[in-house]
Amino acid sequence: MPSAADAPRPTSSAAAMPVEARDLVRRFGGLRAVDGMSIALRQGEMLGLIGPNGAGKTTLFNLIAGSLKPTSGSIQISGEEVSGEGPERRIAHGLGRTFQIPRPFPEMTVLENVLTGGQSQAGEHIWRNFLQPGRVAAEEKAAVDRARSLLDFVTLSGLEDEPARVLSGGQRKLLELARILMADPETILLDEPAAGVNPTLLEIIIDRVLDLNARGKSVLLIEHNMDMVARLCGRVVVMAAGRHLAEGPPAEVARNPAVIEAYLGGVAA
Ligand SMILES: Nc1ncnc2c1ncn2[C@@H]1O[C@H](COP(=O)(O)OP(=O)(O)OP(=O)(O)O)[C@@H](O)[C@H]1O
Repeated sequence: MPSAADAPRPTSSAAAMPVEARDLVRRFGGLRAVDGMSIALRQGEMLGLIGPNGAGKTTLFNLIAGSLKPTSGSIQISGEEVSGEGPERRIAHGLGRTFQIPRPFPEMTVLENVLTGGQSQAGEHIWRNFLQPGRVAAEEKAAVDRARSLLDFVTLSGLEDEPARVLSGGQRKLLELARILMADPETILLDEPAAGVNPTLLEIIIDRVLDLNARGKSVLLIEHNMDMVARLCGRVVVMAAGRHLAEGPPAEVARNPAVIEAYLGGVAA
């Protein structure tokens, strides 16, 4: 099992939200995929982000994770304004993100794929190989040990020497979770972890996400599987047509007439 005891990252304020986005807009040509959306993920919370297909959920994730720049609006990670920065800075601020369809390096082994999630290893700076070879070797061993413990955590230990191309869709989601955990994120964005996953692996994913949350990780989850959302999240934000439509406990939003109408196609894009 991975250690949760790594050094905490500095934050600008003890009370800062892990993620706070305000008035975000993202246009694609004439389409406002995200249209004035605000959302806040609280410390230690598991927050569900739901909404019909095309509501703008993945675009919002891409804005928060830095793979897309907002047309306007602000994004703070642990109190730091990051809306002008790229994804690497978000990782440095303690943000980890998975994708709806994980794309591991297919010919690399499962263990090597996990190692690609490591940050700030001395071996990344070639000159240190000459100046501090002992330190590089020690860091490499620590990284491999950590990757192995994360593979154990996601139940893929037996596959560490296999090429990633042999993994099923659900195993790729577990591999991706292990890879982002290498950087020890404090905040995790999960994009549809249940999609295309068989029931056995889905139970493992749910169990591991609960475990991470119990160890203090804040989680923002996009998911269409409402059973999973209800099991994981105390609060859900509903998006429709790029906007915030409703929020509340899962059972409450599920019977909200505006939410039901949006899922039935009643909200014009
Ligand atoms: N790169 C892009 N270029 C143009 N339009 C885009 C782009 N990415 C997303 N869109 C459009 O933005 C809108 C929101 O898409 P998005 O993928 O964010 O929705 P979603 O809520 O994640 O949907 P789903 O639940 O189906 O994954 C859609 O109309 C989509 O076609």
